[in-house]
This record gives sequence, structure tokens and C-alpha cells, in this order.
Amino acid sequence: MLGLLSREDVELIAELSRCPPVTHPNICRQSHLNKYSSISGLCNNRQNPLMGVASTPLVRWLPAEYEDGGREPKGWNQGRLHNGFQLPPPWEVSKKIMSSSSKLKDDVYSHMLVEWGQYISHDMTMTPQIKGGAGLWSDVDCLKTCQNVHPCFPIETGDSIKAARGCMPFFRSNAACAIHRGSDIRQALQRQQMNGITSFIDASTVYGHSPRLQSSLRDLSGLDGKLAVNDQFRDHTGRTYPPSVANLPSACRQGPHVERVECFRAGDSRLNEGLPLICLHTLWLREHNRIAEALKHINSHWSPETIYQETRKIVGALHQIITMRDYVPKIIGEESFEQYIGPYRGYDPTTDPSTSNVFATAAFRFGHGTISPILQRLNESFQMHEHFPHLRISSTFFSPWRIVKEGGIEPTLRGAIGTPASTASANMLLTEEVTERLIVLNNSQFMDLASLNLQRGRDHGLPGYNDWRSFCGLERIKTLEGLKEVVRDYRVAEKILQLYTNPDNIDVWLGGLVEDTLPGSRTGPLNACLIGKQMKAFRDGDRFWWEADGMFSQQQKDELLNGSLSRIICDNSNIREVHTDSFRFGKFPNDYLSCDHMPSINLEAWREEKSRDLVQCGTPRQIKNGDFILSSTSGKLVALYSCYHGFKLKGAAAIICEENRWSNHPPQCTGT
Ligand code: HEM
Ligand SMILES: [Ca+2]
Repeated sequence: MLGLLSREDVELIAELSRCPPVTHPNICRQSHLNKYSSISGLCNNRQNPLMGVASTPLVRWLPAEYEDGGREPKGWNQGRLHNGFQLPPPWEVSKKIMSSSSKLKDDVYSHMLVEWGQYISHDMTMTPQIKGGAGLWSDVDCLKTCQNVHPCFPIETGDSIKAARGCMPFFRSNAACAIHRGSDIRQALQRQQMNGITSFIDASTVYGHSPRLQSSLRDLSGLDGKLAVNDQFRDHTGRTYPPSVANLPSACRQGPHVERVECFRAGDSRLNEGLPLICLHTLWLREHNRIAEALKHINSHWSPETIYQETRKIVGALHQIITMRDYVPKIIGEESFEQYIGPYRGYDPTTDPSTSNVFATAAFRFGHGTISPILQRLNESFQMHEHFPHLRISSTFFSPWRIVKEGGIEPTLRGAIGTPASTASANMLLTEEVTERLIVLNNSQFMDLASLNLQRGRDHGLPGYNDWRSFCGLERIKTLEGLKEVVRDYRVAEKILQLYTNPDNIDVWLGGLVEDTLPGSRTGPLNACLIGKQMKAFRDGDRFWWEADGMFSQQQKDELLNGSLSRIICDNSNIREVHTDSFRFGKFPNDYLSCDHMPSINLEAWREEKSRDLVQCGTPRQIKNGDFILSSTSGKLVALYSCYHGFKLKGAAAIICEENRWSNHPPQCTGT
């Protein structure tokens, strides 16, 4: 049988067997799926339970364009013409247009704006790749071949000195399960890529996107709703770090003459990529545990599960507020915010909150143009650190030891808030640090982020720049003169057309990135449109959006608005002075404020007196390997039990408080 199928068919079948099970809307009636958002995103939308869920397809806003119509990437077949011309090799585009030895500084925003972009993109999208090695049915090793043999789509380098074999390895993105919504039959038959994580801005970076991962990140033995922390290292003031990965020794780089520091573990697996990313993950881990402790103090009758879920809900809300209130308007500008997002008008179940392919693969990768070649580390006076000087970022990739052994998170965090951001200008797009010296784990060869982005867009069959401009209601670019109007730097416009000849062929990531930025924004008109539309979908299509009806009381909402990234830095690090807005660049000390004066969230708004029913029925019994939450949505007090991942529930999941007693014994959670 196998002999009749191509490798791709077999891969597709393997993928299908990993699809989330077909889900009937009826399962969304279960009460525990309605009090708190589920970890995988399941049932956020009750009519379409899989919308926005981890491991479902990145949605298409325009149909894919594959060379064979169905699955072959653009550029797969040598000599193939597109609109009459061959596509230029990504590496050549990178070298001739994108790679730059210098970057300009932003005059308004701090580097934290860049770091938050990377962090929050890891809440919205993760496109898994086929880690093809010599596998069950595949005898090709993508680290070795320079041929286009599925699943390898190597990037030709034409440089026999740097990359000895004349190519850089590239793994195609996984094919997604064929979950077909809508009526476009062409799309249903085309290869789709998938989003490995929840599309919703739900702090999946902190909590994960599956029951198993979630469970592995919790401290279930503490019975206080906290997350697990590193049991080997703490900073010099006793503050915690994320736990280490389970498989040791890990692939993270190690410092000279210091004990091993393994890769950290969090809700998103990419946290070790850079030091600022590790700092943000560490802040949120500490913030969860800080809030959990305070809530336990305020509501001593809450079960550990209630503390955990209520804290997760607050942390999720803070991710949404920081992103939508503080981050997005700076990126796309106030005007585009008005145009594409506008004020919140409540949950809309007809909005699909899924991450779109063009957002993940092109538009939100605009941030790669704002990566700075240097990582600054600053001391308490926000001056260059005496012991831990600045570093080229290529020497910071996958190096958690530099946090643990080089002063904790503070020097890097101060660097992020106390240094201006880099900007992407058309003639200085990506720093050589990531085009010449990018490291990806388990591959010793230096990679080029620009080539990867371009090749990824072609792997996904993304339509060209002009089609996306049309999609956004912008004029198509037909001539060099037209291109010069939107790119402004005429030399770059000329180089682009020399390489692509037909403007329709321009890769959308490149086109979006080189456009001149709109006033008061950090993106051009195309990316402002694509990012704006996506953010609106994330917000309006999320039943658990923090402003949605029934999520928080008015008093709680008012308190949440006192939250900020600066306050989180104050509460969870040894930094005592901050800018009120961590994304703005200011001079120390004049533009800084003492943490004592930074507004904070008063968690008293979450105080809950024991209800009369609870007093009369008594606190429900704790069970082993599981826990309960209380709900009174049906008018009666109900204890909803669930088991931790890996355990099976025996007995009634819900017990009701009736006539001063619980209707049933609590269930049991037994090993499977
Ligand atoms: C030092 C900083 C950064 C490094 C080293 C980095 C590296 C990477 C790499 C290696 C990929 C995968 C490329 C591929 O094979 O397709 C990627 C994807 C991505 N990056 Fe970055 N990145 C950085 C910063 C940023 C920033 C600042 C943003 C946004 C503001 C961003 C947004 C994205 C997005 C949206 C993806 C696609 C994620 C997916 O769906 O898998 N990155 N990045
Ligand atoms: Ca998410």
C-alpha cells in the first residue's frame, strides 16, 4: 500500500491522524469550558469549537498559489516562470537588498517595543516544520541535501565558501489537517499550514496550549495555584527563574568556566532564543506566582484550581491590554488603529479569530527589520554595565546561562527599556547579525533570517505583494515610478525591480517591509492593514476577551487598566525606577518614575465572600490528582471537578449544593 503513495501523501495521512478530533458544538455546553477559557482554545467559539484552537490551520485570506496548484512551493521547479519571469533566489534578494551592517535608532520608542513584538508573536503563531531526517518513509536528510526533495526546500546560496554545499537547509512547514470551513473548494484541496499554538492572545506563552504542557508547567504539589519554578537557580535576591527542560543535557549554549545552565521551559518553547525573551517569560512566571499568592491571601477559601484559573485569567487580560492598548497603536499608528480596529463593541461569534497565514508568514515578521545588532546591558544608573557589557546578539542566542550567571534579568531588562529601538528603513532592513550569524537549534550552520522568511512565504504559496495590496484596497504597483512612491528610497526600488522585474512577483514580506512608514507608525500601509485586521479578529472573535460581557466586574476592569508592563517590571524584578510606558524611550533619571508611584492593580476587587450556599454546604472536598472550581451560573452552587492531565475521572464531575448538602460524593481521579 505504502508503495502507491508519495511521501507527501504519507505525511499528509500522518498529519491527519494527529488532527484535533472532530468536535460537535454540544461538547461546548460543559460548564467548565465556559467559566475559563480552555487551554487549547477549544470551544472559545461555541458554534465552531475548533476556531483559533492549537494545531488547526493558519487561515487564508487569499487562496494559496502553488506551482502545481495544490502543494508545490513557489520556486520549487527550476526555470518555472511567474507572470513571465523567474523568481529571484531568496539569498540573492537578502544579500542585495535586505542585509545591512548598520541600523538607525528610533527617536521615540525603546527597544522593549521590539521585544514585546517577538514575545507576543509567540502567543499568536507558531508554524511547525517537518523535522525531516531519515524517517519512517523519508530517506532524505534536509541538513544534507541541496535538492528540492520533499520535505526539504533548501535555500540556494551560490556561495561555496560560507556554506560549503552551496545551500542552507530549509524544512517545509507541516501540512495542516484538512479542517474545511467555508465553501471554497479550491482552498479545501490545497496544502495548508498550521498554527501549533492558540491564536487567541491568551498568555499561551505562560501556560502552554495543551493539557499535557499546561500540567507540566504547574506546581501541582504546592496546592496554591502556582507555576513551577527552577529548582536549581535563583537570582541573588531569591527571585525565581523558569524551570529547565526535561530532556537533559539540553541544546542551549554554555558559558566558559561556569556550571551548566540548561534551556528554560515555558508555555512557548522558543523562549531561549534571545535574552530579552527569557526576561519577559521570567517576569510573567513571577507575576503569576505573585498574583496567585495575593489571591490566596484574599480568598483563603478558594481551591488551588480556582486560584490558578483566576490568576491565569488576570495574566491573560494583561497580555491583551498591554498588546492592544500600549503596543498595537504604536506599531500601526493611531489612524490605522481607528481605521482597521476601532473601539470594542463586544464579542462577535461570526469573527474567525484564527491567525492568518499572511500575518504569520509575512506581515508580523515586519519586526525582523527592527532587530538591533547589539544587546545593551545596563546598570542601576542605566549606564553601560561595568561587569556585563553589551553583546552582539549573535552571541546571546540560546544562552540562558547569561541570565543566570551574568546578573539576572535586570541588566538585559534595563537595556530593553533604556535603549532606543532600531528602525527598519528601506536601505537598512535586517542586521547582518541575523542574516549572517543566525543560529537555530540543532543545526550548526549559520542561517539567514531574511532568506528563511522569503523561502517560508514561498513554501506557503503566499500570493505576491500586489495581490495583498489589492486585498487591502491599496493601488497595485505597476511601474518603477509607482514603486518609488511607496518605497521612497529610489535606489532600493530600482534594485527590487531589477531582481523581480514584475512588481506582482515581489514577495509580500519584502514588499510590506520596504514600504515607507505611515506618520506616527512603524509600518507601511500594507502591514498596517494586515496587522490591523488580524488584531481586530483576535479581539472581536475571542469570547474570553477581557472586555467581553461577563468576564470581569466593572471594578475589576478599572483595576486591570492600572496594569502595565512597567508595573510588572517593578513587581517582579529588582528594578526600582521605570518609564511609565516601557515602550517609550526616555532619559534616566529625568523621564523615569519611582516604582512607588507607578499605578498598580488592587486585587481586593477580586475578594469574594463565601456565599450562603457555600457556608451551608461547606467547602467541597479536595481530591487527589484533580481539583474543583465553583460555579453558580445555573442559579445553584455547583462544584465542577476535573482531573489533572493523565488521570481519568470516575463518578459525577459536577456536584450540586442542595438543601444544605452536596448532592453527591466528589469523583475520583485514577491513573489511566
Ligand atoms: C532577535 C530577534 C529575533 C530572532 C532571532 C527571530 C528569529 C526567527 C526565526 C528563526 C523564525 C522562523 C523563521 C522560519 O524558518 O520561517 C521567526 C519567525 C517569526 N518571527 Fe522572529 N525573530 C526575532 C524577532 C522577532 C520580532 C521582533 C518579531 C515581531 C515583532 C518576530 C516575529 C516573527 C513571526 C510572526 C514569526 C513566524 C512565527 C511562526 O508562525 O512560526 N520575530 N523568527
Ligand atoms: Ca495564544
